[in-house]
Amino acid sequence: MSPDSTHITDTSTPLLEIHEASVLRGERLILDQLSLRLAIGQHTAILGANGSGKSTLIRLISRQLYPLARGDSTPVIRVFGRDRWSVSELRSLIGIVSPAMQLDYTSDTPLEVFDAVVSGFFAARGLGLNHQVTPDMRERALEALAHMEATPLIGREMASLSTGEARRVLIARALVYRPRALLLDEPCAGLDPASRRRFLESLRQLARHGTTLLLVTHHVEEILPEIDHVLLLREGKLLHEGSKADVLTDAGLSDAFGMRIRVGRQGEYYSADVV
Ligand SMILES: Nc1ncnc2c1ncn2[C@@H]1O[C@H](COP(=O)(O)OP(=O)(O)OP(=O)(O)O)[C@@H](O)[C@H]1O
Repeated sequence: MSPDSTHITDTSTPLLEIHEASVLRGERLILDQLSLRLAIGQHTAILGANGSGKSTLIRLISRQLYPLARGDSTPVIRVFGRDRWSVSELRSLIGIVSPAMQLDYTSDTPLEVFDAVVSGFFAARGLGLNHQVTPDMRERALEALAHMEATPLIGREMASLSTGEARRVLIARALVYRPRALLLDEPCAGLDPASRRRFLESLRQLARHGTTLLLVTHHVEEILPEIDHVLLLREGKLLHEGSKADVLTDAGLSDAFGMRIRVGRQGEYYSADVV
């Protein structure tokens, strides 16, 4: 699926800029002056141990959490150069799929697969009487489902799908906006090794066709060959940032996970073992 270039034409604008973001929950600083700058097309993995701040970073980007105000007027977060955007504008720039969302969409409240995808246009969970699905929306929803190899699931209830099937449908829902980037939180959680590999291959297709991928994970094994930029988080701080070869080292990962880790290679993918 080629990205819709009508809303952003200047590819020199960074996809995401975060400038010294700090987030306080209760008494604790759970993101501590975190700064990063990701370019359009810079497929990136954000890696860190449990509790390192990955979900907090996603909530910050999706505006479910706000950073501490800064003393000066510098914006803390810019998406495609903008520091103000509505939720629907954000969806057309960065599609976000998280485990929390999957839990919501696969709950027992009835929701058919095609409706789950096409209702993405209305930022709603399913279609209501006031939602007018146009032929273009229908076509885009079908195209997104086909892209995620989820067409055969049309007609099924979301609650009846396997973890991997439901995730493919939710990514299709995010794709109806033809976002420039996809931010996927733990995209392979709950998948068996074969499903994981098949799923990663469909993500590779997206990456090759112009969608910038931001993958948040604990697992080095999920870093696609197309991803060459890695951020390592530890205790709410950016510990290392750089190319895969520079960041995915025994020392770097041991530092991030607080245990001795040996990094290996399996074909185009990396692996990591505790030693
Ligand atoms: N509402 C909250 N109040 C207090 N502390 C919180 C709150 N939410 C998160 N935290 C703490 O912030 C830290 C970072 O949490 P976060 O969920 O961002 O980590 P994570 O890297 O996504 O972890 P995981 O890999 O386990 O999902 C953790 O220590 C967590 O306990």
